[in-house]
Amino acid sequence: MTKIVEVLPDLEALIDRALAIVLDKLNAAVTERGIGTIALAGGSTPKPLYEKLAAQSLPWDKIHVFWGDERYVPADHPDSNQRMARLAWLDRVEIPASNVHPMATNEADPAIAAQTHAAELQAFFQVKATEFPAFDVILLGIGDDAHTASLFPHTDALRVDDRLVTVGSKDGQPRITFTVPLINHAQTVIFMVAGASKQSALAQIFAPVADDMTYPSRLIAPQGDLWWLLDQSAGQNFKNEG
Ligand SMILES: O=C1O[C@H](COP(=O)(O)O)[C@@H](O)[C@H](O)[C@H]1O
Repeated sequence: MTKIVEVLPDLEALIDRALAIVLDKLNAAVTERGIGTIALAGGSTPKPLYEKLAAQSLPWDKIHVFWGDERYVPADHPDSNQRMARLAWLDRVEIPASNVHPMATNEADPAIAAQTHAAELQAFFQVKATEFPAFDVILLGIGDDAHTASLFPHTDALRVDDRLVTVGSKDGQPRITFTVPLINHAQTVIFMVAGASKQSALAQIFAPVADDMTYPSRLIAPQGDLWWLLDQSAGQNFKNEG
């Protein structure tokens, strides 16, 4: 793993840096393999990135978009991660519908939805049930509680290591989430972290010793590049490294 930490002056600079890395990695993947794969973060931080991606001229027919986690709400619900990315980006570009791979949230049992999405990933990447595919890019955020994707502190999802996708839990409400080993097989993981409310979580995530179950973002250590892009408010106690 190559870890790079960059503290950017503000959110706009952070988003511009993330955009540059995403474009570089997706274009390189398309050049090398004819296809680029990205998994999106939800929440509020990446929305301006998605709006900027909507203005780019990528080879959309060669880009495949997934989500790293999803709230267990209908696709048109205001909390839906899919909805946010569609409105900000995907509905505004000529990407084929078959290149967009949301997590379904309409099963009565979220475990079935997780299994279904895992099967879709296995079929798409042509991997066996025991293998983990390597996304070109996985975007992540963190919560004030140091969760990432829908891997929340002290939940069973943190220990799942035999599947691609599992059921997370926030305050007793189900979520669908990539597992730690799936995220860690990525070529590039980009954390985007903005705002002073993330300072104490970051301190624990970067601490030499702390409990991974309490601060789940500590579990992320991809085989490829790990980018931590922090705005000045979040990263005022950090220096650029890597
Ligand atoms: O619930 C979620 O929160 C995190 C962080 O969101 P933010 O609003 O603080 O940017 C996000 O990364 C995750 O995908 C989402 O489901």
